[in-house]
Amino acid sequence: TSLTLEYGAHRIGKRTDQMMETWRNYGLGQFIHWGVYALTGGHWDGEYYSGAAEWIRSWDKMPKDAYDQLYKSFDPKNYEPKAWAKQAKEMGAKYMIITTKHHDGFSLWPSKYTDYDVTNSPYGNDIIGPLVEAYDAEGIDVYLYFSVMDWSQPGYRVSLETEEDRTAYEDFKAFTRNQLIELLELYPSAKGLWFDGTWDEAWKEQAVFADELEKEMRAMIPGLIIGSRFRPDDYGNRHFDSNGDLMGDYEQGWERKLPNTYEDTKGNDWDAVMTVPENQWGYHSDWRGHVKSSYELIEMLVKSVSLDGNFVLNFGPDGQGNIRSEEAKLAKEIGDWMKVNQKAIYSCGYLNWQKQDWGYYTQSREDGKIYMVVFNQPLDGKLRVKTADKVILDKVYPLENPGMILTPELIQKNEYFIPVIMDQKWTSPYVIVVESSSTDEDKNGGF
Ligand SMILES: C[C@@H]1N[C@@H](c2cn(-c3ccccc3)nn2)[C@H](O)[C@@H]1O
Repeated sequence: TSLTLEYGAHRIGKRTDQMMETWRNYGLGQFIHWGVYALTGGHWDGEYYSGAAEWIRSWDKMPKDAYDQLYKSFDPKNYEPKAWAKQAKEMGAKYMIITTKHHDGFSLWPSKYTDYDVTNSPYGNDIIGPLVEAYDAEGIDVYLYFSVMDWSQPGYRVSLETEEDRTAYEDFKAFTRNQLIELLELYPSAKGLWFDGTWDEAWKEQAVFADELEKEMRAMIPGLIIGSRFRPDDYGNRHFDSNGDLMGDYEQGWERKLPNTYEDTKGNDWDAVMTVPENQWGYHSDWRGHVKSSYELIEMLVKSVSLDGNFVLNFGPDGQGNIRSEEAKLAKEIGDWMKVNQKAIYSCGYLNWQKQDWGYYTQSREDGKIYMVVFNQPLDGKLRVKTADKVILDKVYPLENPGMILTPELIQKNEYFIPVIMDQKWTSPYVIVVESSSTDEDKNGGF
């Protein structure tokens, strides 16, 4: 039985409009976490902060008033939005999500509703506007990250225990709405909002307010894309309402992790947002522990696309507006791979053939071409392929060398070995293209 919900999912199933089709076909995105936390580099008073750098204000060794004065030193001399956008273009990102305001409440745009914004820093100018323009100019769609949780706001509450809490929170709700309307008025080319900081009990009681605000924002920019992490339903559930139906336009729950199977995705649209180190979004000058390679990140990208999702890689510029060398190197390496293999990524998604050990299948939503993205080449050079029922393999060839036709060896019904080129020394993941057709009878013969 399902509950009657006023404020649960307003749509069952995927959005099919053009803006969502475009979103679904991005494949690769760039996250940018930037703010006054970048000035600390994850350290304070010479001490190393082992948490996520953008959370340093919550560290017991970080005096709150010292953090809250940092904006008076925010003057990023090396901020070059055009260079950032060019780098993202080279990497092959089709969209970018920028932190307009993180949990600390520092607003990177000139906000009428708070003095804790760039206009009151030495930098003085709008950070967001030039970034939106630069990315729009490169043809990369812009999405605005907004943290509802705002430690700088007197009305912010984790939970609503007293009448005073409730009165204060009404002011906070009005402030939150004002800033969001302001952002959409200032940056109407934004294609969506990426919400964060909505896990507090106080916010989870705001089903009515959040629903009205979401409707108001969607009316301002038709087709606006908002994920599952904004609205709580009648019972305070986000992501999936109390009947298990997806809230918002796509599932926004894959943070520093990926689904493993198509079943894990529940057949929804989704994005995965990923850090380069284990857990640093804002700039930390001392990355400890495992730092992901471009090989690992390319595999995560391909795995995401193979399961009908988008993969969003995070960049954390430093306090002066520099992109750190590790991130610049990853952008270049991923971009080099994308230049050769992008057909297996853009406008591609899930294919219902049985997953094999050598890697991932993706299928173009435009022409139906199937891509085998090989990460683990079998030592005998034979890629096992188990097609869906009644599928004929018409033409198989390496994406990099369409003239080299590969001849599948039939193992049994709907199962083949594709011989890959052994003399060609593959040093990075490569793509085999499969052009196939379906038949209404069993042409493979049987055993
Ligand atoms: C996209 C990422 N979401 C923010 C985050 C994650 N978390 C969090 C908090 C408690 C448990 C698990 C995750 N808190 N803030 C990170 O700071 C970054 O912005």
